[in-house]
Amino acid sequence: MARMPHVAAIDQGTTSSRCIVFDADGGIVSVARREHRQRYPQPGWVEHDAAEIWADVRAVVDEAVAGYDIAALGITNQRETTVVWDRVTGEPVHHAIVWQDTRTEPILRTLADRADEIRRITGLPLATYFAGPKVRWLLDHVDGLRDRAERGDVLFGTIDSWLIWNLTGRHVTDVTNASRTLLMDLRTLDWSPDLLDAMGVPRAMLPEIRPSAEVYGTARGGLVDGVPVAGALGDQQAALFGQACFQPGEGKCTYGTGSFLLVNTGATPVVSRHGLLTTVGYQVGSGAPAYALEGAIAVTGALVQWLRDNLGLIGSADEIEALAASVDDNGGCYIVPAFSGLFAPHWRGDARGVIAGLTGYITRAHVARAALEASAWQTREVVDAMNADTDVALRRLRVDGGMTVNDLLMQTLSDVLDLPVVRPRVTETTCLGAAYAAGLAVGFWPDLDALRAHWQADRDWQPLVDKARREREWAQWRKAVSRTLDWV
Ligand SMILES: Nc1ncnc2c1ncn2[C@@H]1O[C@H](COP(=O)(O)OP(=O)(O)O)[C@@H](O)[C@H]1O
Ligand SMILES: O=P(O)(O)OC[C@H](O)CO
Repeated sequence: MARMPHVAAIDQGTTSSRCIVFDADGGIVSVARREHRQRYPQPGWVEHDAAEIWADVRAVVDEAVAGYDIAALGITNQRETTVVWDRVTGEPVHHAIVWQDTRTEPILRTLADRADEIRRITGLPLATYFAGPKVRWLLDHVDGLRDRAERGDVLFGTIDSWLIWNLTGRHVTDVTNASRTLLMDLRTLDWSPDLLDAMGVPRAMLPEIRPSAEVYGTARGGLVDGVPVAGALGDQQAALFGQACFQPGEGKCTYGTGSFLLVNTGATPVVSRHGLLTTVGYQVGSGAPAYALEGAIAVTGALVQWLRDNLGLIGSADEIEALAASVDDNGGCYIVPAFSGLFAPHWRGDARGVIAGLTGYITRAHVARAALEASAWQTREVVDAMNADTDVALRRLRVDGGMTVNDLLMQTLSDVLDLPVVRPRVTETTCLGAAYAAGLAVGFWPDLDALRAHWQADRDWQPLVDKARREREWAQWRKAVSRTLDWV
């Protein structure tokens, strides 16, 4: 009997690498996952070993696809994380600098007088988050690297590019990932010569920018040998795509290590006046791109990990729900996890985390509750900014990601936002979005309408708290945020 074809996607995330195989209805048939090591060489610095990541990806792909006939392979990835490697040997010249890393603050200060122009071209504020300044740091700090880069002997890529190069030998990046570098012109969808000059990054080391859904090349080696590598999107854009947010005004928030709320704004970029990012949502083939506004929050699930790993308050992430539910409220305690400064809508690299409102009454349960609420309050900050920037008010929030198994968090979110929150049946929307892109590129799925038909709700939550309580606590949260500023 002929085997039914499937589509596979790699999700190379901040903490782990996954590969998931999907059937023609977008259902999950196989999953493999590996965690990689986080390296913190100095306070504020975060690194990954790109060679370890590639080895993990190879392993999870072979584990997940064994026994399946794979029509196409898609890639989605932690964005902004920066790799530079030798064109001949494929050896990374340094550990990858991760998106959360703040070491490029001094580089940004030298560009401060061009911040408005840079925002106009790229849609992004000057922040340590993005890839361009990380490349510049490597060029400044790795011996002889600038000369090698100018000769084209070393290559730069975000993780999508690193994986596609290893899989197919082609040096390309997709447009959603490129839009996170501070080097791409949002309107031309190409590298901006002015910004390459300003950032001091040689053109010779950069990948070619391609659409999110097209055949980039053919995978070599392992069980996917010969399979077309046919889609790539940054993980948050992939989740937008996987949640079928194809119409302007449709949006989602993904709750993982950090949280990222993206709303599709259609064919023209909307430049934010309230601290949101303008980014490319996706581009299918040579069609027009769909742009998105994004509220990027650096720390949400990472705070739960920190309570587990650094404080030992819980033994595993899922223990936080019962602990937080053992008290009725936060007892007046607020945690603002500004571990990498504050991202949207504040963009304050000088902020550091606080636990505010401590009294003798506060127990570990209140701290756990405050940690969950921090995700909800930070979401409210970006939803308010989104409402201020656009006419399209969100009527409900689609959610996904590892934290959304937490029903208490989902209810809190609905209470804090005063909006219905809806979780889809397939919460692995990041991988699903990359699979969709790859499947579209090879004709496995015909069009966006076919993909939209797959989306199904699992559960939704309605707001339950009264307005007076919501607004009282919101005022306390904002006061706690003000305490994080001007710290470094
Ligand atoms: N039950 C839970 N409640 C709250 N947070 C959780 C729960 N389970 C996992 N998490 C958090 O979710 C994150 C993992 O989600 P995931 O989507 O896999 O993240 P990423 O893609 O960023 O690696 C971790 O930061 C973890 O602390
Ligand atoms: O790997 P995640 O899910 O933490 O996502 C990271 C984001 O892409 C950073 O911009």
